[in-house]
Amino acid sequence: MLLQVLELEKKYKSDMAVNKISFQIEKGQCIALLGPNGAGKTTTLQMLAGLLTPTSGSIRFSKLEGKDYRSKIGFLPQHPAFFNWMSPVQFLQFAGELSHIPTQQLKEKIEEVLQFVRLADVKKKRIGGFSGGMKQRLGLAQALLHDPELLILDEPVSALDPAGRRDVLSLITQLKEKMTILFSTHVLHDAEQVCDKVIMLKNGEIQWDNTLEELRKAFTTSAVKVQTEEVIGDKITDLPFVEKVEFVTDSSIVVGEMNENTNELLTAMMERGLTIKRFEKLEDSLEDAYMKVMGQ
Ligand SMILES: Nc1ncnc2c1ncn2[C@@H]1O[C@H](COP(=O)(O)OP(=O)(O)OP(=O)(O)O)[C@@H](O)[C@H]1O
Repeated sequence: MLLQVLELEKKYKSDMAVNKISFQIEKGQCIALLGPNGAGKTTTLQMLAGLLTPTSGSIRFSKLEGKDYRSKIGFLPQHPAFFNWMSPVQFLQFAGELSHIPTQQLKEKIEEVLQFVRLADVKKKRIGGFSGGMKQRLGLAQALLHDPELLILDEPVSALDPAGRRDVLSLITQLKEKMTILFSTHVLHDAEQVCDKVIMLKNGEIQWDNTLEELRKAFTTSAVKVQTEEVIGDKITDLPFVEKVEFVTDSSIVVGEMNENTNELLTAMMERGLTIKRFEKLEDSLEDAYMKVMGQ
Protein backbone atom coordinates (compact mmCIF):
# COMPACT_ATOMS: atom_id res chain seq x y z
CA MET A 1 0.00 0.00 0.00
CA LEU A 2 1.29 3.45 -0.90
CA LEU A 3 -1.24 5.78 0.66
CA GLN A 4 -3.95 5.36 3.24
CA VAL A 5 -6.67 7.91 3.79
CA LEU A 6 -8.75 7.51 6.93
CA GLU A 7 -11.94 9.37 7.81
CA LEU A 8 -10.75 12.43 5.92
CA GLU A 9 -13.03 15.39 6.42
CA LYS A 10 -13.14 19.00 5.24
CA LYS A 11 -15.78 21.36 6.44
CA TYR A 12 -16.24 24.94 5.25
CA LYS A 13 -18.33 26.57 7.97
CA SER A 14 -21.52 24.52 7.78
CA ASP A 15 -20.73 23.12 4.32
CA MET A 16 -19.34 19.57 4.42
CA ALA A 17 -17.13 19.42 1.30
CA VAL A 18 -15.58 16.03 2.14
CA ASN A 19 -17.35 13.81 4.62
CA LYS A 20 -15.08 11.33 6.42
CA ILE A 21 -13.87 9.43 3.40
CA SER A 22 -11.49 6.46 3.64
CA PHE A 23 -9.65 4.73 0.85
CA GLN A 24 -6.25 3.39 0.00
CA ILE A 25 -3.99 3.49 -2.99
CA GLU A 26 -1.65 0.66 -3.91
CA LYS A 27 1.68 1.31 -5.57
CA GLY A 28 1.40 1.29 -9.36
CA GLN A 29 -2.35 1.85 -9.51
CA CYS A 30 -3.98 4.44 -11.73
CA ILE A 31 -7.10 5.69 -10.02
CA ALA A 32 -9.74 8.10 -11.23
CA LEU A 33 -11.58 10.24 -8.72
CA LEU A 34 -14.88 10.62 -10.48
CA GLY A 35 -17.80 12.84 -9.60
CA PRO A 36 -19.97 15.77 -10.67
CA ASN A 37 -19.17 19.42 -9.98
CA GLY A 38 -19.03 20.13 -6.29
CA ALA A 39 -18.57 16.46 -5.32
CA GLY A 40 -15.43 17.24 -3.33
CA LYS A 41 -12.75 16.10 -5.79
CA THR A 42 -10.58 19.22 -5.70
CA THR A 43 -10.88 19.49 -1.92
CA THR A 44 -9.76 15.86 -1.54
CA LEU A 45 -6.83 16.20 -3.94
CA GLN A 46 -5.67 19.45 -2.35
CA MET A 47 -5.67 17.79 1.07
CA LEU A 48 -3.62 14.89 -0.30
CA ALA A 49 -1.18 17.32 -1.91
CA GLY A 50 -0.80 19.14 1.40
CA LEU A 51 -2.27 22.40 0.10
CA LEU A 52 -5.32 22.29 2.32
CA THR A 53 -5.54 21.32 5.97
CA PRO A 54 -8.16 18.65 6.72
CA THR A 55 -10.75 19.38 9.40
CA SER A 56 -10.10 15.86 10.68
CA GLY A 57 -8.86 12.46 9.55
CA SER A 58 -5.49 11.23 8.42
CA ILE A 59 -3.38 10.75 5.31
CA ARG A 60 -0.55 8.23 5.57
CA PHE A 61 2.07 7.71 2.92
CA SER A 62 3.41 4.26 3.81
CA LYS A 63 7.05 4.52 2.79
CA LEU A 64 7.74 7.85 4.40
CA GLU A 65 6.17 7.44 7.79
CA GLY A 66 6.99 10.50 9.85
CA LYS A 67 8.71 12.34 6.99
CA ASP A 68 7.17 14.91 4.69
CA TYR A 69 5.32 12.71 2.22
CA ARG A 70 4.53 15.71 0.04
CA SER A 71 8.05 15.63 -1.40
CA LYS A 72 7.06 12.43 -3.17
CA ILE A 73 3.88 13.85 -4.66
CA GLY A 74 3.64 15.61 -8.01
CA PHE A 75 0.58 17.84 -8.28
CA LEU A 76 -1.11 19.45 -11.25
CA PRO A 77 -3.84 21.88 -10.11
CA GLN A 78 -7.13 22.27 -11.98
CA HIS A 79 -6.16 25.74 -13.21
CA PRO A 80 -2.39 25.92 -13.29
CA ALA A 81 -1.09 29.49 -13.25
CA PHE A 82 1.71 30.54 -15.57
CA PHE A 83 3.60 33.75 -16.18
CA ASN A 84 2.82 34.40 -19.81
CA TRP A 85 6.11 36.17 -20.46
CA MET A 86 8.13 33.14 -19.37
CA SER A 87 9.28 30.32 -21.61
CA PRO A 88 8.75 26.67 -20.59
CA VAL A 89 12.42 26.43 -19.59
CA GLN A 90 12.18 29.54 -17.41
CA PHE A 91 8.94 28.33 -15.85
CA LEU A 92 10.33 24.88 -15.04
CA GLN A 93 13.55 26.41 -13.72
CA PHE A 94 11.46 28.59 -11.43
CA ALA A 95 9.23 25.69 -10.30
CA GLY A 96 12.26 23.39 -9.79
CA GLU A 97 14.05 25.96 -7.66
CA LEU A 98 10.96 26.32 -5.49
CA SER A 99 11.14 22.54 -4.95
CA HIS A 100 14.87 22.78 -4.11
CA ILE A 101 15.96 20.46 -6.90
CA PRO A 102 19.80 20.62 -7.20
CA THR A 103 20.92 22.80 -10.16
CA GLN A 104 22.54 20.20 -12.42
CA GLN A 105 19.80 17.63 -11.78
CA LEU A 106 17.18 20.27 -12.54
CA LYS A 107 18.82 21.21 -15.84
CA GLU A 108 18.76 17.59 -17.03
CA LYS A 109 15.29 16.98 -15.71
CA ILE A 110 13.87 20.03 -17.52
CA GLU A 111 15.13 18.69 -20.86
CA GLU A 112 13.74 15.24 -20.07
CA VAL A 113 10.26 16.35 -19.05
CA LEU A 114 9.95 18.81 -21.96
CA GLN A 115 10.85 16.01 -24.33
CA PHE A 116 8.25 13.77 -22.67
CA VAL A 117 5.41 16.28 -22.96
CA ARG A 118 6.49 17.17 -26.50
CA LEU A 119 7.33 20.81 -25.81
CA ALA A 120 11.06 20.58 -26.52
CA ASP A 121 10.63 22.41 -29.84
CA VAL A 122 9.00 25.39 -28.19
CA LYS A 123 10.99 25.41 -24.98
CA LYS A 124 12.16 28.99 -25.51
CA LYS A 125 8.88 30.43 -26.81
CA ARG A 126 6.57 32.58 -24.70
CA ILE A 127 3.97 30.57 -22.75
CA GLY A 128 1.48 33.38 -23.50
CA GLY A 129 1.13 32.11 -27.07
CA PHE A 130 0.48 28.50 -26.10
CA SER A 131 -2.81 26.60 -26.64
CA GLY A 132 -4.72 25.17 -23.69
CA GLY A 133 -3.37 21.71 -24.48
CA MET A 134 0.25 22.94 -24.54
CA LYS A 135 -0.22 24.74 -21.22
CA GLN A 136 -1.69 21.61 -19.68
CA ARG A 137 1.26 19.56 -20.91
CA LEU A 138 3.60 22.15 -19.43
CA GLY A 139 1.74 21.87 -16.13
CA LEU A 140 2.22 18.12 -16.30
CA ALA A 141 5.95 18.63 -16.96
CA GLN A 142 6.16 20.74 -13.81
CA ALA A 143 4.41 18.04 -11.75
CA LEU A 144 6.99 15.50 -12.99
CA LEU A 145 10.13 17.53 -12.27
CA HIS A 146 11.03 15.94 -8.96
CA ASP A 147 10.34 12.32 -9.96
CA PRO A 148 7.21 11.89 -7.85
CA GLU A 149 6.05 8.48 -6.67
CA LEU A 150 2.46 9.61 -6.68
CA LEU A 151 1.17 11.93 -9.37
CA ILE A 152 -2.02 13.81 -8.53
CA LEU A 153 -3.82 15.54 -11.39
CA ASP A 154 -6.90 17.68 -10.81
CA GLU A 155 -9.17 17.52 -13.86
CA PRO A 156 -6.21 17.30 -16.24
CA VAL A 157 -8.32 17.06 -19.39
CA SER A 158 -11.59 18.80 -18.53
CA ALA A 159 -10.72 22.10 -20.18
CA LEU A 160 -9.26 20.58 -23.34
CA ASP A 161 -10.61 19.96 -26.81
CA PRO A 162 -10.79 16.34 -28.05
CA ALA A 163 -7.27 16.36 -29.52
CA GLY A 164 -5.80 17.91 -26.36
CA ARG A 165 -7.70 15.39 -24.25
CA ARG A 166 -6.34 12.49 -26.25
CA ASP A 167 -2.79 13.89 -25.96
CA VAL A 168 -2.88 14.25 -22.20
CA LEU A 169 -4.65 10.91 -21.65
CA SER A 170 -1.99 9.22 -23.75
CA LEU A 171 0.76 10.84 -21.63
CA ILE A 172 -1.01 9.61 -18.49
CA THR A 173 -1.13 6.11 -19.98
CA GLN A 174 2.64 6.21 -20.52
CA LEU A 175 3.25 7.51 -16.99
CA LYS A 176 1.23 4.65 -15.52
CA GLU A 177 4.17 2.35 -16.16
CA LYS A 178 6.42 4.44 -13.93
CA MET A 179 4.35 5.85 -11.09
CA THR A 180 1.13 5.74 -9.15
CA ILE A 181 -1.49 8.14 -10.50
CA LEU A 182 -4.62 9.68 -9.04
CA PHE A 183 -6.57 12.02 -11.27
CA SER A 184 -9.97 13.62 -11.00
CA THR A 185 -12.53 13.93 -13.75
CA HIS A 186 -16.26 14.32 -14.14
CA VAL A 187 -16.23 12.26 -17.32
CA LEU A 188 -16.62 8.50 -16.99
CA HIS A 189 -15.08 7.92 -20.40
CA ASP A 190 -11.76 9.49 -19.30
CA ALA A 191 -11.65 7.13 -16.35
CA GLU A 192 -12.52 4.18 -18.55
CA GLN A 193 -9.71 4.91 -20.96
CA VAL A 194 -6.79 4.93 -18.57
CA CYS A 195 -7.52 3.88 -15.01
CA ASP A 196 -7.64 0.56 -13.17
CA LYS A 197 -9.96 1.68 -10.45
CA VAL A 198 -12.46 4.46 -9.79
CA ILE A 199 -13.42 6.21 -6.61
CA MET A 200 -16.77 7.89 -7.16
CA LEU A 201 -17.59 10.88 -5.02
CA LYS A 202 -20.89 12.61 -4.53
CA ASN A 203 -21.68 15.27 -1.94
CA GLY A 204 -18.32 14.59 -0.29
CA GLU A 205 -19.00 10.88 0.17
CA ILE A 206 -17.61 7.81 -1.58
CA GLN A 207 -20.24 5.99 -3.62
CA TRP A 208 -17.96 3.42 -5.24
CA ASP A 209 -14.36 2.33 -4.74
CA ASN A 210 -13.45 -0.54 -7.05
CA THR A 211 -12.68 -1.39 -10.65
CA LEU A 212 -14.93 -0.49 -13.56
CA GLU A 213 -15.14 -4.19 -14.34
CA GLU A 214 -16.69 -4.80 -10.91
CA LEU A 215 -19.04 -1.86 -11.48
CA ARG A 216 -20.13 -3.37 -14.76
CA LYS A 217 -20.70 -6.77 -13.09
CA ALA A 218 -22.59 -5.35 -10.14
CA PHE A 219 -25.01 -3.34 -12.23
CA THR A 220 -25.41 -5.29 -15.41
CA THR A 221 -28.84 -6.75 -15.85
CA SER A 222 -29.07 -10.14 -17.49
CA ALA A 223 -32.37 -9.82 -19.36
CA VAL A 224 -32.91 -10.82 -22.97
CA LYS A 225 -35.48 -9.65 -25.48
CA VAL A 226 -36.80 -12.13 -28.03
CA GLN A 227 -38.96 -11.25 -30.99
CA THR A 228 -40.68 -13.95 -33.04
CA GLU A 229 -42.41 -14.16 -36.42
CA GLU A 230 -45.49 -15.71 -34.88
CA VAL A 231 -47.75 -14.65 -32.02
CA ILE A 232 -46.28 -16.27 -28.89
CA GLY A 233 -49.61 -16.67 -27.05
CA ASP A 234 -49.55 -19.59 -24.62
CA LYS A 235 -46.80 -21.49 -26.40
CA ILE A 236 -44.31 -20.81 -23.65
CA THR A 237 -46.51 -21.07 -20.56
CA ASP A 238 -44.85 -24.30 -19.43
CA LEU A 239 -41.27 -23.11 -19.75
CA PRO A 240 -39.21 -22.92 -16.53
CA PHE A 241 -38.55 -19.25 -17.32
CA VAL A 242 -42.23 -18.35 -17.46
CA GLU A 243 -42.25 -16.32 -14.25
CA LYS A 244 -39.59 -14.03 -15.64
CA VAL A 245 -41.40 -13.41 -18.92
CA GLU A 246 -42.94 -10.06 -19.73
CA PHE A 247 -44.81 -9.52 -22.96
CA VAL A 248 -43.81 -6.38 -24.84
CA THR A 249 -46.10 -7.15 -27.76
CA ASP A 250 -47.85 -10.37 -28.86
CA SER A 251 -44.66 -11.52 -30.55
CA SER A 252 -42.01 -9.96 -28.38
CA ILE A 253 -40.97 -10.85 -24.84
CA VAL A 254 -38.39 -9.74 -22.29
CA VAL A 255 -37.09 -12.47 -20.00
CA GLY A 256 -35.22 -11.45 -16.86
CA GLU A 257 -32.40 -13.13 -14.96
CA MET A 258 -31.02 -14.94 -17.96
CA ASN A 259 -27.41 -15.96 -17.61
CA GLU A 260 -26.17 -19.22 -19.09
CA ASN A 261 -29.70 -20.42 -19.88
CA THR A 262 -30.37 -18.18 -22.90
CA ASN A 263 -29.72 -21.01 -25.36
CA GLU A 264 -32.21 -23.21 -23.52
CA LEU A 265 -34.87 -20.54 -23.84
CA LEU A 266 -34.29 -20.05 -27.57
CA THR A 267 -34.21 -23.80 -28.25
CA ALA A 268 -37.43 -24.32 -26.30
CA MET A 269 -39.15 -21.55 -28.23
CA MET A 270 -38.06 -22.96 -31.59
CA GLU A 271 -39.21 -26.43 -30.55
CA ARG A 272 -42.62 -24.93 -29.95
CA GLY A 273 -42.80 -23.75 -33.54
CA LEU A 274 -41.74 -20.16 -32.95
CA THR A 275 -39.35 -18.55 -35.45
CA ILE A 276 -36.83 -16.25 -33.77
CA LYS A 277 -36.76 -12.98 -35.66
CA ARG A 278 -34.62 -10.95 -33.32
CA PHE A 279 -32.69 -11.63 -30.15
CA GLU A 280 -31.06 -9.00 -27.98
CA LYS A 281 -29.18 -9.02 -24.67
CA LEU A 282 -30.32 -6.05 -22.62
CA GLU A 283 -27.16 -4.97 -20.84
CA ASP A 284 -26.76 -1.76 -18.95
CA SER A 285 -23.94 0.35 -20.26
CA LEU A 286 -21.19 1.49 -17.93
CA GLU A 287 -22.80 4.92 -18.08
CA ASP A 288 -26.07 3.40 -16.77
CA ALA A 289 -24.16 1.72 -13.94
CA TYR A 290 -22.47 5.03 -13.10
CA MET A 291 -25.84 6.79 -13.05
CA LYS A 292 -27.26 4.13 -10.73
CA VAL A 293 -24.37 4.36 -8.30
CA MET A 294 -24.55 8.13 -8.27
CA GLY A 295 -28.31 8.05 -7.89
CA GLN A 296 -28.85 10.27 -10.91
N1 LIG B 1 -12.96 27.69 -0.23
C1 LIG B 1 -14.19 27.23 -0.10
N2 LIG B 1 -15.08 27.80 0.73
C2 LIG B 1 -16.33 27.32 0.89
N3 LIG B 1 -16.81 26.23 0.27
C3 LIG B 1 -15.99 25.61 -0.60
C4 LIG B 1 -14.65 26.07 -0.82
N4 LIG B 1 -14.05 25.23 -1.72
C5 LIG B 1 -14.99 24.31 -2.03
N5 LIG B 1 -16.14 24.53 -1.36
C6 LIG B 1 -17.38 23.71 -1.47
O1 LIG B 1 -17.02 22.37 -1.23
C7 LIG B 1 -17.74 21.50 -2.07
C8 LIG B 1 -16.77 20.63 -2.86
O2 LIG B 1 -16.04 21.44 -3.78
P1 LIG B 1 -14.87 20.88 -4.69
O3 LIG B 1 -14.30 22.04 -5.44
O4 LIG B 1 -13.95 20.05 -3.88
O5 LIG B 1 -15.67 19.93 -5.69
P2 LIG B 1 -15.22 19.31 -7.08
O6 LIG B 1 -15.72 17.93 -7.08
O7 LIG B 1 -13.76 19.50 -7.27
O8 LIG B 1 -16.02 20.17 -8.12
P3 LIG B 1 -15.55 20.84 -9.50
O9 LIG B 1 -15.59 19.74 -10.49
O10 LIG B 1 -16.61 21.86 -9.73
O11 LIG B 1 -14.20 21.42 -9.31
C9 LIG B 1 -18.62 22.38 -2.94
O12 LIG B 1 -19.90 22.40 -2.36
C10 LIG B 1 -17.96 23.73 -2.86
O13 LIG B 1 -18.92 24.74 -3.00
